[in-house]
Amino acid sequence: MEIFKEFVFEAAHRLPNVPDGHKCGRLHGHSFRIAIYIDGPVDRTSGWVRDFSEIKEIFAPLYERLDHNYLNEIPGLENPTSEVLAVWVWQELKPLLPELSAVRIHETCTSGCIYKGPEV
Ligand SMILES: Nc1nc2c(c(=O)[nH]1)N=C([C@H](O)[C@H](O)COP(=O)(O)OP(=O)(O)OP(=O)(O)O)CN2
Ligand SMILES: [Zn+2]
Repeated sequence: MEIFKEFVFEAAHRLPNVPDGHKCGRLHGHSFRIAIYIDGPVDRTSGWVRDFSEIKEIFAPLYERLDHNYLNEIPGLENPTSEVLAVWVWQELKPLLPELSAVRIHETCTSGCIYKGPEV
């Protein structure tokens, strides 16, 4: 079964590679919503795949790096689109959370992306 834990963080960014005049080339901020998905069997005793609070603990150091920060200044996020951010989170988190199955980013209420890892 797949479960998820969602987080909200505030951050500023600008997209350096958009054409001149594109609104996203200007510095602006979002309340990003990010969901961390993990996939695994439901344990018979606990009744869960993994305690949500453990996902929160594992994600906490990454959350601190993102929340109330200027994303463009974080190594690897020089062009912080939703897509780049999802891949970055995946790469940071996968070694710590091997059951990771997807990273969903909502940059605004109406736009975002879902990354399920590199295609094999
Ligand atoms: N594929 C992507 N397209 C865009 C990204 C992105 O990360 N990936 N990012 C942006 C901007 O950062 C922008 O802040 C968000 O885009 P948009 O959905 O256009 O924002 P709006 O609030 O204006 O959305 P409306 O629903 O049209 O009001 C742009 N594109
Ligand atoms: Zn934006």
